[in-house]
Amino acid sequence: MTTDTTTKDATPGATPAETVLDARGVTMRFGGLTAVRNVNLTVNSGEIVGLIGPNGAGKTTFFNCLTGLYIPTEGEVRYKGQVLPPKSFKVTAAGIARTFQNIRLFANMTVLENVLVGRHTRTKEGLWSALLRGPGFHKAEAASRARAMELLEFVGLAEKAELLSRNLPYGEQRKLEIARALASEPGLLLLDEPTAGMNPQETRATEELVFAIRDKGIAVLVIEHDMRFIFNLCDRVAVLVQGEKLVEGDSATVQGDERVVAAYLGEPFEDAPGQDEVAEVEAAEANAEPTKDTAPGAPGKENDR
Ligand SMILES: Nc1ncnc2c1ncn2[C@@H]1O[C@H](COP(=O)(O)OP(=O)(O)OP(=O)(O)O)[C@@H](O)[C@H]1O
Repeated sequence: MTTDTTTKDATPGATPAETVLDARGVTMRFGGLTAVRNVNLTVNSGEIVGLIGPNGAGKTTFFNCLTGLYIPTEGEVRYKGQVLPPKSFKVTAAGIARTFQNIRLFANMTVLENVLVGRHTRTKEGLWSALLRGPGFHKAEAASRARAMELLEFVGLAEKAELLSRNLPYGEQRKLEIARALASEPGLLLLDEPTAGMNPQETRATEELVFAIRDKGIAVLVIEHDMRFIFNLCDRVAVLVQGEKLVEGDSATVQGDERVVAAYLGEPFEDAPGQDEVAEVEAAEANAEPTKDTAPGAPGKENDR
């Protein structure tokens, strides 16, 4: 496997892994269609796990079962040993955050406000406190803003805090979604196609961002169709085909599995980037102007949802 990233290996002497996510026998039926069938999957602390498979394989449905959007027809999902309640906000409060395949930002709110919305499960100030706006409220609000700015700094959007989110270019909207998810202080982050629509340079930056998130002690489960991204990034990869887990293993095992090649990859995966792609990334990096604000009116394709 080819990767220039040095952060993939776990830190020597790190504390033993804890099972963060434990999904057992998860099945989801929609009428006569079984979208997910008897899937077991664990994610341990310190891990980045990939979930791949053809279109319609059940990946997003499985994510929805993990996050309380769907109540699985059968099976159980535990987070750090506790069975998760079947409500999204309770799952978020328990410690699982996610991003969506189709960007779901508040288009007419600023970048900072979008992150502040993500903090609501972690703020203790209630309705009365907010209405009365006493000293407790102002202190909590200042702390929330400081944390939100820290997260924007972390994803590289601090300078754009006051822009409307709809005025960010597509790749930055995806980063903002990640910052908003991190605002709930999760122990596990689920990313649904985080590089969809990105150019190779943005994809590479996202790879680095996911490593940095893992290095902060947050486990990551990621759905993605970009196989170079997945095989560079993940400690373990599970392959779903027609709702069932076909194979699970490290990148080399999955890439070399004939069933995965037949059902999904189509041909053995070539992990060395092609010359054209290397040239494209290098040219983009050479021309990058990090401080220049991007043109407004280039929103993500579905940011108004
Ligand atoms: N709410 C729903 N009601 C009925 N069928 C659904 C529903 N959600 C998903 N499905 C079906 O379940 C199957 C799995 O869909 P899902 O979106 O989970 O696949 P996926 O692996 O995420 O695909 P993609 O890679 O294209 O996003 C598909 O046949 C889909 O049409």
